[in-house]
Amino acid sequence: MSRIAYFGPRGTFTEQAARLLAAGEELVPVETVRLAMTAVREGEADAACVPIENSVEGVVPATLDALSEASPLVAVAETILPIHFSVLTRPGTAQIRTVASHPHALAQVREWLEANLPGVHTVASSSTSAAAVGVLEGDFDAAVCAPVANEHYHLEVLATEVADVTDAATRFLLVRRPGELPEPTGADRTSVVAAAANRTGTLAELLTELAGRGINLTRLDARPTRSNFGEYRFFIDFEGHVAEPRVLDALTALRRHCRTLRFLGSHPRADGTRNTIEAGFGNDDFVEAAVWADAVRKGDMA
Ligand SMILES: O=C(O)C(=O)C[C@]1(C(=O)O)C=C[C@@H](O)C=C1
Repeated sequence: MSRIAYFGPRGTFTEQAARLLAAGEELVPVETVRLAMTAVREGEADAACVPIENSVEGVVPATLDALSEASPLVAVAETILPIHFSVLTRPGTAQIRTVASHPHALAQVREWLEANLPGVHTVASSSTSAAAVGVLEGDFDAAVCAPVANEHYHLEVLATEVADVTDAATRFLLVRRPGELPEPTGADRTSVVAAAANRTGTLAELLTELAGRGINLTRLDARPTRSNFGEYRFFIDFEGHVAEPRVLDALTALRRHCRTLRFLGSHPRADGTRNTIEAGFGNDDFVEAAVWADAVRKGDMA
């Protein structure tokens, strides 16, 4: 049985995601996203399940930062969960003055809180289930949680299905130490983090290399390098798998433009969206062109 570290404590949305991505494996809650990945880097866990992006609040910065530091990890699978919250209190709470949750969660229930608990004081917690633990221990009056939280904490349910945006969703990754990659499926996502040289046009150059190979982007985020003010790392997700000639060709080109380029994995997309392949940009086109160029090089142009 594999050991899977997940962003905890028990009862997070990430636990729900880990149950799907690593069914039947030993699931181990870890206090922060970064420590979940450290457990994998240090060999204490075989993989980590972490949130990467939410359809309302965008990326999870802690995940991006932890993916770009220390030794490389690669994403081997993903899942997307619909996000509806439960609001939990201690039994017998007469008045709710404080509500705690993960900042991503609070941002997704702002309107609900204004309408249903006006004037309540919101407190950021390290995760949604850490807020539930805080309620249990008397630190806050209510927590905005994943429905699964109450399997563990047995609090009073004030509301369920809470979400300002009804079809909100979060994407989660399963990351491992580099090794064998999942097979390409035709509906894949490849991720890299690029530290480009700080000069005019480098981001445009990176994007042009992808566009010039007909590769569709699925996400682009920037995070500060933390060393030089104004310098950024670019997190780029795009369609396709590194086993495809056109994607490998693009990665090789990206490498030339970057001080460092970290490969973060190729894996099947949870939404099943097939890779976009425009005319002239298929893998066969890349293979045929390479065969032709090789013949030219060898003087064998018959
Ligand atoms: O705190 C949790 O339950 C998490 O799994 C984290 C997280 C996030 O980082 O976005 C996951 C889904 C929700 O959008 C709110 C919080």
